[in-house]
Amino acid sequence: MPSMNPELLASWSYAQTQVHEKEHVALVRERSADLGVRCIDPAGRSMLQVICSLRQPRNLVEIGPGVGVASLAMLEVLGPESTLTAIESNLEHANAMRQSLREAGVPSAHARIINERAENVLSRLADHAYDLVLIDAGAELLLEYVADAKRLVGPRGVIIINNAFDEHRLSKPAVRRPSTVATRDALRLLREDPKIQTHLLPSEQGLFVASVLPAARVR
Ligand SMILES: C[S@@+](CC[C@H](N)C(=O)[O-])C[C@H]1O[C@@H](n2cnc3c(N)ncnc32)[C@H](O)[C@@H]1O
Repeated sequence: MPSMNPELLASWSYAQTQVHEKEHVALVRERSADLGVRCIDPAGRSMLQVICSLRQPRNLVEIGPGVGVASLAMLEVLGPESTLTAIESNLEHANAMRQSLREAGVPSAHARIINERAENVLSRLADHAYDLVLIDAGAELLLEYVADAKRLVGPRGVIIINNAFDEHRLSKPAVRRPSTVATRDALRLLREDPKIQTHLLPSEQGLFVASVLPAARVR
């Protein structure tokens, strides 16, 4: 296992700076900051776009979209046949996200914002009807969200958890905060599933990617 020597740290930092965001992204980031919403970091956003451009998911669910930095990143690289269902509990954030989508010219038919708590909505969404579920809504209910996400995605579906480092507490075994324990348990639930291939990508916040294998390829 590599230790974090200065050269490795320099290479990691260099990789984080190789992402160049356009001006419209900065505006949505500013809107998030004004409302005190932590949004996905630039490397995580960029990885999300690569995953979406490779997989081209048609039906997406986002749990905790905030003001829409990650939502717009995904929609930007997807065709008009893709539809996002975004579940946001905070009305102010949901309204700010609506504004971000309007400004980006996203037709309302391509993004449905549900202003409710995700735990009250997910059970109403159909099994195996989605290709990608992105989770970034705090860790306390993460295990519940992951269990729902596994039910929602079909074969070859993708489940992504942002802030998987739990503010850099994940790697510290002595930390037993509820959010850290929930994150560890949720990542383990996905990692130990023989039908799922996973990887924890080292963006700034940690982007955990889980891909459901085709039926014949169970590990
Ligand atoms: C960290 S922000 C998400 C940022 C977003 N991924 C981005 O890149 O812009 C988390 C969001 O989850 C929302 N949230 C928290 N608990 C929630 C819940 N139980 N159901 C739905 N949304 C929730 C918060 O209101 C907040 O807007």
